[in-house]
Amino acid sequence: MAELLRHLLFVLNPVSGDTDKDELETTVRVTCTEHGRTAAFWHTTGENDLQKLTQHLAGQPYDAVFAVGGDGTVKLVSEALLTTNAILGILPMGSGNGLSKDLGIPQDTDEALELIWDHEVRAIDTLRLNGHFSAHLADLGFNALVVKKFCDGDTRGPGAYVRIALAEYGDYEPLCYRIETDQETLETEAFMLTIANANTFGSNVVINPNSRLDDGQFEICLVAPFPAGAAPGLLYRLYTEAFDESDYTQRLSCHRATISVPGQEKALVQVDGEPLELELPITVEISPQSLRVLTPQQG
Ligand SMILES: Nc1ncnc2c1ncn2[C@@H]1O[C@H](COP(=O)(O)OP(=O)(O)OP(=O)(O)O)[C@@H](O)[C@H]1O
Repeated sequence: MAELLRHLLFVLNPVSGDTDKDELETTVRVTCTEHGRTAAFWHTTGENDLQKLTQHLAGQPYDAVFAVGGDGTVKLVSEALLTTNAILGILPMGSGNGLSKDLGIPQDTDEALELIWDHEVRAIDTLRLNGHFSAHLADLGFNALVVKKFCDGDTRGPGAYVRIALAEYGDYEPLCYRIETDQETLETEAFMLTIANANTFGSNVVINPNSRLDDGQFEICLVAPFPAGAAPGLLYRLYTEAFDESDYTQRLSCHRATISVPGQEKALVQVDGEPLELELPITVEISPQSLRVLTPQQG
């Protein structure tokens, strides 16, 4: 059932998705006023945003806080909301918007705004990797390297990501990972290792098909090193929700995991699109149904 959300905050990332958001505040304000809601705005700066937003939220009784940006902005707002009673809303405005797609949130702004008065509230799981918050997907290996180079570069958008991936693929040396979960232990070489609370990357690659965001467990999705000739078949499966049908893939479901790389003390990890260098081993913990999100009504 829909909750009455009167006081709304919109956390706006001015640079996400390389889109101009000048008109957006007016659109949001007008829509909210027409429906008897108040809208406040808070702009991210890229510097200490989590600390500043957490402080701002502590003094304000917002009913819902919308992340207006991409997955990085959703991560920021989600983490800041953990200490409040407010519900997360998402206006997808990034280059990928993975979590919003997994939740079935409309990508069109006007339709996404309708969730203010016509919605279902879902409580979803969240993860911590050595204490770092993740609501969507985190990984080690090839994709983490590409995300790091993408973030270090000054060109955004899917084209830049593909260019970097193609340039890095030839020289990439896969690592060996030791994975201990509450279910099993595995030591294996991998091209990439994804720690998945959700299903789909912003690029529409479905790394973790048919898994739920609120089932109290997460998946470790492994892509083994593969010859260049196998790339088209593998990519086809990744884009058609057929991850498990490749000879190069494997998935583990668990409630807790520790990941190490024998011989290494640190690893590059991307967490919801943000590159981080984490100490090894990495401990992954889940907080079941810890984040309330506005989603479209089901059925
Ligand atoms: N005012 C700002 N100036 C520069 N960088 C900013 C600013 N506000 C936020 N950022 C940076 O934006 C990044 C988050 O962007 P976000 O993920 O929301 O969009 P995106 O990268 O375009 O989309 P997606 O993650 O969906 O591909 C963070 O690294 C954050 O530090």
